[in-house]
Formats: sequence, structure tokens, C-alpha cells
Amino acid sequence: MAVYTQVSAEALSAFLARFDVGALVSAKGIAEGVENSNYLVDTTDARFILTLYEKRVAADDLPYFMALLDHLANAGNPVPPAIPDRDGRLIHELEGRPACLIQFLSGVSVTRPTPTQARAAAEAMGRMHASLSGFSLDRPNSMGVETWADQLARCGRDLDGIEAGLFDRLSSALDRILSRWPRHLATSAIHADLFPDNVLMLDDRVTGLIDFYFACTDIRAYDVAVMHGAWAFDGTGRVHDAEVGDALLAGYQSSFGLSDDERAALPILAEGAALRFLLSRAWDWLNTPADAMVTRKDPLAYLRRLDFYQTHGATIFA
Ligand SMILES: Nc1ncnc2c1ncn2[C@@H]1O[C@H](COP(=O)(O)OP(=O)(O)O)[C@@H](O)[C@H]1O
Ligand SMILES: N[C@@H](CCOP(=O)(O)O)C(=O)O
Repeated sequence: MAVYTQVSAEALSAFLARFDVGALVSAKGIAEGVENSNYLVDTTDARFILTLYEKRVAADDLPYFMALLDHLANAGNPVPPAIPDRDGRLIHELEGRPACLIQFLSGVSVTRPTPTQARAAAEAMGRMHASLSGFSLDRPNSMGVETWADQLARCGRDLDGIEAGLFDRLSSALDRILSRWPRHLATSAIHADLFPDNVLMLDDRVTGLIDFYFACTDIRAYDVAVMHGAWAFDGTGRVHDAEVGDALLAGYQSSFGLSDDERAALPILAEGAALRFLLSRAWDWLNTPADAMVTRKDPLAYLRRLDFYQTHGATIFA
């Protein structure tokens, strides 16, 4: 579940009164998601998403995220911008939390993407990257390559409680990745977490790209690598779906494209992306009680991807 902060009907009505959005009809907590509290809000005028930002999203980063969404929406991408209040303000406070009222987008996220859906989603990422060439704000990647050594150290030998020998395996993987990291590649604003649950679709059409709260400036092709790891495997990371992976690369190629250098770097970028999600999941695994309201995501599903990319990366991205 992802409703950490309860919002009273009185507080929500008073909040909505700052906007030209009609009066409150209903509000329901949304179970999906892990980072923030989200509500589906219906008013007499329309439907909205109300997001209250919890501890993982720094309030200081919100202007960057909102500017990015605004830029992308203005360029015609299916992303949900924040709704301004009557004074033009996008970022508010509600129940003691930073909060935004966000445009509702229709569609559902797919759990087992088909090649056609993967292609459409990657095309949408390519169009998003094309739109971002003129976006000038910067946000360092708070989960980027420069942070992985610290993330590994803070998990430490507790990792061996998840799987015997895991700390040493990840230390070697990190050394390998750091020594090959393609720092020369083009950077841009990227989504950095475009998993299937962050893409809304109706049949084979992309209706929404959401959850930009890891967006940052980083190697642009790293976004493709993150997407590959998230889309082209089953949930356990045991089964690689080459058709989905190929469709994804073809989709991105058709709307934006990879240079020869970017394509050649995909194996190591994919290893890095696998390590990034492995580390964050491992930290959560070690620090979230098993009976917490939030479902812990399996870190080993990303160890399997890391192993796969080390062995087969050069072949599948050739
Ligand atoms: N703009 C939106 N339009 C429609 N549904 C949305 C929108 N934003 C979020 N949602 C719904 O809320 C869920 C959680 O949102 P998300 O941003 O992924 O949360 P979290 O940041 O907590 O992971 C999504 O899976 C989706 O169902
Ligand atoms: N995609 C990450 C976790 C981030 O969760 P999100 O709901 O904000 O996308 C993972 O699967 O480890």
C-alpha cells in the first residue's frame, strides 16, 4: 500500500478551494506505489491525483520535477503536470507534507509487457529524450554511479544474510562497472526508473509516463539500460525475454536512436542499472520489517539480471 499520510475530508476540501477545480466529490487512497502517498480525487469538474511526498522525495527537488513535467507536457509527451492554484503555485503543503495536485491520466500499467507494448513504451521514451534536448535544469542522480560504493558499504556484510557471499560478489561487480563506466557518453535529463508500473497503457498505446521522482541528469543511454532490465525479464529475473528486449531497442531506435558508442556501452550500462536496483532493494530488504505495510521487492531478481548481463550482455546488445 502507499498511503502513509491520511488526509481528512476537511483538509482536502480546504486544499482544493485554492484551485479552480470544482468541489470535492470523493477521495480514495491508491494502493500501488511505494514512495509517496497518492489519492485519486474526484471533484465536480474532473479527476486528479493528489500526491503527498514522503521522506524519500526531498522537498527541494520538487521544483525540478515539476519543471521537467511541465516541459515534457508542453512538448506533447503524455506526462502529468501539476495543476497550478489560482496564484500559479504548483507545490503546496497538506497534512504537514509537501503536496501537489496532478493531472489524472487514464490507462493501466501492464505486468507482463508484450513486444508490441515494449516497443510503444520505448518509442515514448525516445520522444521524451528528443523533447529534453532543450531542458536546461540539472539534478545530480541521487542513485547514480557515484553513490554505489557508499550504498554497498552501508549494506555491508548484512548482504550475506540475503545470499551467502553477496557482499563480495557485489564488490567485484562494482569494481568491474566502475572501471568500464562510459563517462564520455551524452548526458541529458532522464527518467531513471521507467519500469512497466510507471507506464500507463490502453491496449498497445502509451497513455502516460509517470513517477518522475528519480529523474535526474545522467548518461542518456542509461535510461534505455534501466528500461531493458525492467521490461525484458520476468519478475524473478530468471527468464530473459529477447523478443521484448529487441522490440524495446527497436522502438527507441525509431523515435530517438543510439549512437554506435551508446550501443556498445549498453552491456555495462545494463550491469550498472542492475546493480543500482539491487542495492536499493537490498537496503530496503534489510531495513523494512517483513510485516511492514509496504511489499519489499526482491533484490535477488536484480542479481540474476546482473549475472545475465555479465554473461550475455555483449551478445544481446550486439
Ligand atoms: N497522473 C496519474 N494518473 C493516473 N494514475 C496515476 C498518476 N500518478 C500516479 N498514478 C497511480 O498511482 C500509482 C502510484 O504512483 P507512483 O507515482 O508510481 O507512486 P510512487 O512514487 O509511490 O511509487 C500508480 O501506479 C498509478 O496507478
Ligand atoms: N522501480 C524500483 C522501485 C521504485 O519504485 P517506484 O514505485 O517509485 O517505481 C524497483 O523496482 O526496485
